[in-house]
Amino acid sequence: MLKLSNVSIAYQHKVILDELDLTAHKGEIIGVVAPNGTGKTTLFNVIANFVKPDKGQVVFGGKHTYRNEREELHIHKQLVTFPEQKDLFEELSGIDHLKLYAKLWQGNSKNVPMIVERLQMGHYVKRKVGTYSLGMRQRLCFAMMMAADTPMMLMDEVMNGLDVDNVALLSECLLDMKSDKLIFVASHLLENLDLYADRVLFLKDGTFIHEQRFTSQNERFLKIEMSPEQYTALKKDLTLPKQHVYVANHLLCLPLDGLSMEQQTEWMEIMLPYNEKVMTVGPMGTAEYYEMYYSS
Ligand SMILES: Nc1ncnc2c1ncn2[C@@H]1O[C@H](COP(=O)(O)OP(=O)(O)OP(=O)(O)O)[C@@H](O)[C@H]1O
Repeated sequence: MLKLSNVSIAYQHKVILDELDLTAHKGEIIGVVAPNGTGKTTLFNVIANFVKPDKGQVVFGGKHTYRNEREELHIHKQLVTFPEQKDLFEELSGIDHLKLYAKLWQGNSKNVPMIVERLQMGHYVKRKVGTYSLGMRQRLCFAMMMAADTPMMLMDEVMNGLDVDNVALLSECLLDMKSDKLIFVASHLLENLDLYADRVLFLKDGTFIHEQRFTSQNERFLKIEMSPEQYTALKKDLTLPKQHVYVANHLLCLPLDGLSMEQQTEWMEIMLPYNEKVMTVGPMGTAEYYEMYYSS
């Protein structure tokens, strides 16, 4: 459905995207993570043609690219980006915004009442946006994307400023919507991504340095909180498996796949004396990979 090939862009000689490739399909929610200022928004801007890459191509459905206005219009009918709060009209109501987005993309607003109910906005949606809190605005922006109901959605910092209940609500909505859509979510709420993303892409130095897929076959690790001193001492005492990772100077992850039950139990017994805080078994999550790639 979407293919980026060899996409590069630089601002004032600072390379932001560097020969980046990506293939993505309908039915996927793809998380994009990286520290502030790395290029997540730039990537979305390139996909939406808000900025032109210096090099490379963005192709939709195997044939559509931004080669002329007609093509751009066709692509933009299939794609909605997360509205920025500053672009909301303070004098209009939430319902006006929803109807606007629904009509622009769908030609009618028959789904708007269902969206208002799903996002529990009924008590405020008829008021002017100027009276909304940050979280209310954010929910409205999300609801506007739902109203557009396009096959592709680019969500930048969609959970910003939301309380725990609203993060959970929007996460559920993402899962409800995903079967017939391709949804990108750039987010700093790393553990939240593990709940709904099919894969998470880690952007660094202009390219994706890691892709974390969430499947039942994900590699399992024995994870032990451990100080750097303990880790150094441990390495002197015994040979750790070659594929182990020590994340951000605090978490040792030992791969368990391929080991017999006896071998797994043996490792747990060896690690018990080191387990000052906590020892768990499971796949590495987005937060752990993030620490691995970005903590200094
Ligand atoms: N129009 C522009 N002109 C010059 N530099 C820009 C422009 N847009 C973005 N940049 C620079 O490109 C880099 C990447 O910015 P971008 O907004 O894509 O990062 P991000 O990963 O989305 O960050 P955040 O998590 O803070 O939203 C930053 O250094 C930013 O200053």
